[in-house]
Amino acid sequence: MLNISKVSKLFNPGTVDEKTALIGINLHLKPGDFVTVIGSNGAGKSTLMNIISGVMRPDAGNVEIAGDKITLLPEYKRSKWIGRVFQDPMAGTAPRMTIEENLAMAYKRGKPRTLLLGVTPAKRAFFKEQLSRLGIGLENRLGAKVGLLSGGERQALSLLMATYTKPQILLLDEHTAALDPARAELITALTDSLVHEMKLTTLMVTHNMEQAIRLGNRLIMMDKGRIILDVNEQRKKELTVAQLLNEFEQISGKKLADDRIVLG
Ligand SMILES: Nc1ncnc2c1ncn2[C@@H]1O[C@H](COP(=O)(O)OP(=O)(O)OP(=O)(O)O)[C@@H](O)[C@H]1O
Repeated sequence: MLNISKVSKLFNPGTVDEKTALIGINLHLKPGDFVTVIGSNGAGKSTLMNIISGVMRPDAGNVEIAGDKITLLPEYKRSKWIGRVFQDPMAGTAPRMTIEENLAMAYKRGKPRTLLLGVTPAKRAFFKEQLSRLGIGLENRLGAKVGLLSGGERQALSLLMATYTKPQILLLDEHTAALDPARAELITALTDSLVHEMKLTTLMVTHNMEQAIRLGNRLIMMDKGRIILDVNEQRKKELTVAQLLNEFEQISGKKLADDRIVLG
């Protein structure tokens, strides 16, 4: 489903600010894979997500989604294949628009302009049904401005909007990190059920080690622009946070330096 081969990225080459973000990354995701991504600060996790979503181009290598080479395709042209939720609850939604208007916008993504109709009663009923899946009462607040929602409510809405059109790839970029523990857990549970229900191929960056082990069917660990550990489903089931941290130390020769780390 997602095929990343030999992807490298260097920032500010030839200057004192030169930074190697990714070095020859190879990553292949099968349809329905749910992969959690952890790593030290500056390991290249966000750069990898930005290259997949088309925010930036790699210096070398290729990105393919469902067999299509998309390496050079601009972000807006690949948005119909990719859903993304960011850490910042303000990032995924339009605050001055209502819940209903935001959903209508997400619904139109990747569709021909001839289908750009307003919110019909049938669509409203569909939106309500979708929102009720979140289980937080947003289905009764269709006309509320999104800017008035709490961070957790906005992330739930962002998640729904990102998965609405059943993207080929779902990118979750520390999407629970800015929430308090109870809300983070709610969004985590929602994520897990949406990903499984819709069989979405998902890449999730997290600083929560327990979550990285518990969710998904594969875990990758990054350091200094490389994937240094790739844990399969079976091994992940038996893995503990202590073992994971120990493994990082063994491979990289240093402790995991992550200023936002949550152990569980
Ligand atoms: N736009 C940019 N310009 C220059 N350097 C950058 C840019 N984006 C990232 N970098 C550098 O590339 C490296 C990888 O950064 P990236 O943000 O991908 O890491 P990360 O794993 O997401 O880190 P963190 O967990 O701290 O958010 C770092 O050294 C970073 O300073």
